[in-house]
This record gives sequence, C-alpha cells and structure tokens, in this order.
Amino acid sequence: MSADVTAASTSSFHVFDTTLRDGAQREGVSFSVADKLAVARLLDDIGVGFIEGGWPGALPKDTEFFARARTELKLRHAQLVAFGATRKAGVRVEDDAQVRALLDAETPVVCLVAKSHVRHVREALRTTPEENLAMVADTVTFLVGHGRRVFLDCEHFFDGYAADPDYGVRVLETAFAAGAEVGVLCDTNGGMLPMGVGRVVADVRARTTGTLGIHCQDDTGCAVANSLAAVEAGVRHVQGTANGYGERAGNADTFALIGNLVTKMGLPVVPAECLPELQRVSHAIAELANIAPDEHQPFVGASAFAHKAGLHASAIKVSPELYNHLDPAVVGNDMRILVTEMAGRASVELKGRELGIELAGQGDAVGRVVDKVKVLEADGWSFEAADASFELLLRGQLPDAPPPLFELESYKTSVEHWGNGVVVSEATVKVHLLNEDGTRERVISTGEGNGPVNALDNALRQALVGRYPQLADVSLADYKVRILGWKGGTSATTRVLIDTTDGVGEWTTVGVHSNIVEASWHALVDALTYAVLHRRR
Ligand SMILES: CC(=O)SCCNC(=O)CCNC(=O)[C@H](O)C(C)(C)COP(=O)(O)OP(=O)(O)OC[C@H]1O[C@@H](n2cnc3c(N)ncnc32)[C@H](O)[C@@H]1OP(=O)(O)O
Ligand SMILES: CC(=O)C(=O)O
Repeated sequence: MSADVTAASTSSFHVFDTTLRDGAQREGVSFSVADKLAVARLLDDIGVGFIEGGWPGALPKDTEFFARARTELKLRHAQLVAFGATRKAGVRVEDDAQVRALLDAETPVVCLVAKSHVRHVREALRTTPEENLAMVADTVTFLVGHGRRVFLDCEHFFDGYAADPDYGVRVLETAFAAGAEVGVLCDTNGGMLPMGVGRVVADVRARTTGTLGIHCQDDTGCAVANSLAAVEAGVRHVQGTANGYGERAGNADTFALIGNLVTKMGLPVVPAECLPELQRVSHAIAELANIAPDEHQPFVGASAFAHKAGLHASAIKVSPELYNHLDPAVVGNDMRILVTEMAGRASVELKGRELGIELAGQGDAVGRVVDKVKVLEADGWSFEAADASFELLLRGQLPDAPPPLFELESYKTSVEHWGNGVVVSEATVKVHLLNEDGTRERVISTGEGNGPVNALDNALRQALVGRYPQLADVSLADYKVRILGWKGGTSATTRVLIDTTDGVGEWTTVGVHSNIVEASWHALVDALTYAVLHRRR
C-alpha cells in the first residue's frame, strides 16, 4: 500500500453510497418511498459518509423521498445527497427546472453528473465542448452559491480520457474552480481493468489540484478491484451500492468496498462499531429490494465463511485463521462447517462443536458419521442445508442417543379430486408410543390437508401431541423438492427439505426417496423429533 493511502484519515475519506439512485437503476428493482427511507436508515447504520437519495425533479418518487426525509430521516453518520445533471445547454442555470429541484430537495450535498468525454458532448448533448464547460461552471457556482457542497460525477471519464485526456482535466479544473469539492472519475460503461484505472488516476492526480473520487460499474466484473486500484492511486472518495445493485451488471459493492478498505487497506473509513453491521444491513436491503441475498457474496454472504472440504476443516480445528481471510465476526458474519461427502473427521468434530455436542473420546462414532454421510450423499441425501437432520444422525451414533419418538406401524395417504374441481387429501398414521413402564400404546390418527404431505403432517402431529405437547406450537415454514437424476418417465429420486418453526427458531430437515411422500415423511419425522429433543433439553 502506498504512503498516500495510509496517510488518508477517516474524515478526509468519503464512502458514498448510491443504492437509492444508481442501485435503483438495476433491472427489476423498484423501491417505494417507504423502502427508500428504510434503505437510507440501514445505510446510515454502516457508517457511510454520504447517501445519494435519488434525482429530485426527474422522478416524482425521489422528490417525495427528499420531502419526507426532511422530517422522517434522522441520520447519525451520513449526509443526504441529491443527484442531478448540469444545466441544459443554452439554458440559464437559474431557469433550469431540474437544477431548481436540486435546491428544493434541501440536502446539504448535491452530486451533479456532467459529460467529460468530447464525443458525448457533441453527440449526446449536441453542444460544444466550451458550452459543456460553461454548464459545469454555472451549475456548480449556482449550487455552491446557495450553500450546497457539490460533488461532480464525470460521466465516461476513462473512455473520454483515452480519446482526449486534456478535455477530462479541463472539466475537473472547471468544476474545482467553481467550488466543487470532489471530481468523481466515472467508469460509466464499466469496461476498465484495475491496471488502467490506476494509471489514469495517477496521471490525473499529477495534472489536477482537487480531491478525486471513483465510481465504477461492474461490466468487467472488476468494479471493486477498479475502485481499490483508484484508492491506491490516490482517490479519496469511493462510490458504491449495496450488494453491487446497479445499471446492467451493477456497481462496486459497498460492503466489499468497506470490508476491503478497512480490513485490507487499513483505512478506517467507517466508525469501528459499524463494521459488524455489514451482514445484517446487506441482507435487510436485499429484502427491501426483493432480491434473494447472494449467499456467495464476499464478506457478507451466508457462505462467505462456510467450509466444506475436509482438509480445510482439519486445519481450522487447529486455528480458524488458517482457512479464513478474516475473522467473520468483524463484519457480522459467522463461520460454518458443512458436513457433506467431502467431510472428514475434523469436519464432524467442528460441526459437533458448532451444535454444542461434546465429541471428546467419541472417535469411533465420529468415524461412523463420516462414513454414513458419504454413503447417504452418494444416494442423494444432502446435509449441508439440513443441520437438524445432521444433528439427529450424529446423536444417533452416540452412547446417549435419544430414543425414537414412536415406532411406525403404517401410514396411508390419499388424494381425491371431486367432480367440482376440489382436491382434498387425507392421511392416516398408525404408530406405537413407548410408555415409561415399557408397555406400548397404539395410536391411530387421521388428518386432512391441501396435499398428501400436509395431511400426513397433520395426522402425525395429532398422533404425537398428547405425548409431546410442545409439538402444538410447531409448524411447517417451507417445503422444497428437488428431483435428482431422472431415470426416465416419472421414476427419479426426490429430495425434500422442510423448514420447521416453533415461533422462536427455525430448523431444516431432509428426506430422500424415489417416492415423494416417503421422502417427505423422513423429513417430517426428523422435524418433529428435533423439536421434541430441543424442547426437552
Ligand atoms: C450514468 C448515469 O447513470 S446518470 C443517471 C441516469 N439516470 C436517469 O436517467 C434516470 C432519471 N432520468 C429521467 O427521469 C429522465 O431521463 C430525465 C427526467 C432526466 C430527462 O428526461 P427528458 O427530458 O425526457 O430527456 P431524455 O431522457 O430523453 O434525455 C436526456 C436529456 O438530458 C440531457 N443531458 C444528458 N446528460 C446531461 C448532462 N450531464 N447535463 C445536462 N444535460 C444532460 C440530454 O442531452 C437530453 O437532452 P434533450 O432532452 O435536450 O435531448
Ligand atoms: C454517474 C454514473 O452513475 C456513471 O457515470 O456511471
């Protein structure tokens, strides 16, 4: 890392988040005003310095957002930023309605987008390079004159610099002379690589006097790397979006930027107490954007510190740092050990520790679990997403293995399609419960449901709830089916995953069989057994 980088202090370094403006440009994302307020609060929790809220005057929703933000948003760390373009060509700045709307947003900061590529000036703006400079100067002067801090996003800066480096520098110098605080070099088409970004930033730094920033789109998959290269070369303002949401392939991911800047480059760009908020905020914003969180997202993904290979686990047993680039707790994440066909003894021992099961002196049992998992996974079972089934399998190999809840005599399900289009399912289960005096009680129970599995679940729960009253609070939360290896026709192996909840916690169980009802039965029995086991403990 260069001396320049280490010299940067938190206060002189900006992390600028544009989820609510550029992030909202992602296909499929449409934040309501209430969503935008919630996202802003979440971004404030991670300590970013600036939150770009949208383009007032262009989108009615954004105009309303800024109006409501004045009374409803109390930010602890961030300053709110309104985004907009420089005045139109040939229009007086004070007569430009969109520039006026930027003032009406009443934010302390305005981020203006300006053309910095001569070809764009001539072909997209259809004006002259000199008029574009006047548009920059007038708009910055006007907003600064009205007490706003102004940042200037120089659109297509890198492509423009390749074509005509002097013009890009003139745009920056014009903005700085008019009072802009930061000139942001934008890789708008996202086609740059880190080496090129580093070279251009270093060159521009040598030719300009003001503070430089970076805004990278992710079209080469290098947005974060490009941003870090720019920091290394001397920018002091970095723009990103939550989870990398943005136009086309997206933007630099704010969470990866913060994670890298703080933990790899030694720049305390957010308050220390905010760093462990990264994972929570990432997932909460994904919810608001209605996008499933990316499990493999660096730093914050659920799998970012999940270890599957047995060799990794054996080293982690000695010291977690041996296979983690960072202590996951630093960014609010957790390490997880996955027990699969790739597991070894160490994987099972670590998983046992994670589940609170003492395995000291249980070498044989651990070995049996490793062998059993390998055999079962070869038949289509998968325990990496079904911790509760794995726990039952593990406990089943220990000397104090919990007894089964019941012995199955039989179960039967039916599906009836009535002539009027109504489809009803019914299930009957016959089970034997063991009494404390060693005698057995035979219970027969029938349940109805909207499908055979639902009916079976109701019948089994009803058969057991007298003996295990805790099952009254337990319900099925999710049900997933995956067909494995079609063998032709409808003959295939079915894997069922069931998520169950008791209103406090949630656990996942698995069942595999060529018959979907039997696969579901295995997962259901594990789900209820796990509930009873944990309530008892
Ligand atoms: C790189 C980026 O992502 S920048 C952010 C882009 N975000 C968006 O475009 C989302 C919001 N946009 C909108 O709601 C609309 O496009 C508006 C309201 C801004 C403009 O709508 P319209 O007036 O119908 O114009 P339209 O979208 O067709 O074209 C954009 C106009 O802005 C002009 N323009 C583009 N960039 C700039 C600039 N930096 N400074 C001044 N004017 C600009 C164009 O020349 C064009 O002008 P024209 O209408 O005289 O041809
Ligand atoms: C400003 C912006 O979003 C860009 O140039 O990509």
